[in-house]
Amino acid sequence: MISRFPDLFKFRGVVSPRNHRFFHHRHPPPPPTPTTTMSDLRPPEHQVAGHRASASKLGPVVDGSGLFYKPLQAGDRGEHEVAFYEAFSAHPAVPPRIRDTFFPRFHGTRLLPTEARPGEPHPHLVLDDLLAGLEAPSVADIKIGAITWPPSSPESYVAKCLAKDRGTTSILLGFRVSGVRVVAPGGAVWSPERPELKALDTAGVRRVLRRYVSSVSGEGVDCALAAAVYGGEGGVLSQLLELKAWFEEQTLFHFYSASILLGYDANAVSSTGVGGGVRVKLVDFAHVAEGDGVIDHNFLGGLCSLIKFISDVVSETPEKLALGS
Ligand SMILES: O=P(O)(O)O[C@@H]1[C@@H](OP(=O)(O)O)[C@H](OP(=O)(O)O)[C@H](O)[C@H](OP(=O)(O)O)[C@H]1OP(=O)(O)O
Ligand SMILES: Nc1ncnc2c1ncn2[C@@H]1O[C@H](COP(=O)(O)OP(=O)(O)O)[C@@H](O)[C@H]1O
Repeated sequence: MISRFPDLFKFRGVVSPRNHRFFHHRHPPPPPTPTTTMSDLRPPEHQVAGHRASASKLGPVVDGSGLFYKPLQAGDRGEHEVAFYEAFSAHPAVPPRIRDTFFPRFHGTRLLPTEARPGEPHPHLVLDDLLAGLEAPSVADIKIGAITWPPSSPESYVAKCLAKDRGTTSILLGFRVSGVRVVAPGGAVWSPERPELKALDTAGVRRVLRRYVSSVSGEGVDCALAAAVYGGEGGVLSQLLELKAWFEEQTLFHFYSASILLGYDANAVSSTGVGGGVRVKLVDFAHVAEGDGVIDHNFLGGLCSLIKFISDVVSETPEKLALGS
């Protein structure tokens, strides 16, 4: 049967991973302007997980314009992620509301200079910066799914991912917290190191989800922001439920290893809600597979589990602790 939808992986394996001309041909990005130099670009201050830009490694950068530049990853992953964004952005069966609410807008690719590879501009995905406009972003990256590897992966990659899925809460809970930063009143930032997050058990995950909506310094937990951030109209829960309704139906894509990124402005929480809104977005599509008419039960299961954990935080939070009550 000929699919009437774009072939998500039509580009897979067609080009060598470092063949930058391919990207020029497919959708010519604006060439790097003479004014785009390394000094215009910096690693995002609020990045909580994933590969980070350094003198020796590629990682995302921002330039303060409201855009987020993610370097195409090695192997076929980078082009795979581009192919996903192209297919997803134009897909007639993706509801515009879902696309606009839960995904970063994709603006094509762009060659940019990098510190890690001087003199060799590297192609980057150009995305909306999901935290743009937030003065004091409190952010959480939650990797969804009990398994994080697409079934077509080579055995060595399956083994590597499976070890991480087993060693973290992924298999047990259907998700793991990959990164978190919480800004306390006064500006102090609480952001556990990666090994600490990887070692979390179920009780630890509950504590981090409570800490994410606490208005305290250090390790304290008061859940004072739970009602404003997690609950209510436009809060995390209602957005996750809307996302879940789509995942109960959509059979186009399977989102292995994708994360839900939560963000709110810690300086803008009040009894009436959160100024600038609470952001609930999906990121990281390097391992998306075609759905082939099958529900993404791996993502859906993890999403249901996350919803239950967050509902518990809201329902366990005494009324008197809810901000403004
Ligand atoms: O490259 P590594 O070994 O640091 O692993 C990356 C992970 O870092 P970790 O070491 O688990 O903190 C990294 O994990 P976080 O997002 O940082 O939790 C990702 O899983 C990344 O996979 P992807 O290709 O971006 O989806 C992982 O990359 P791959 O395993 O896919 O190469
Ligand atoms: N569009 C975006 N806007 C703002 N921050 C983002 C965006 N995409 C990703 N991030 C930040 O970068 C981190 C890593 O992104 P991700 O796409 O998962 O990269 P990787 O493939 O290296 O894991 C996320 O945890 C988040 O902090």
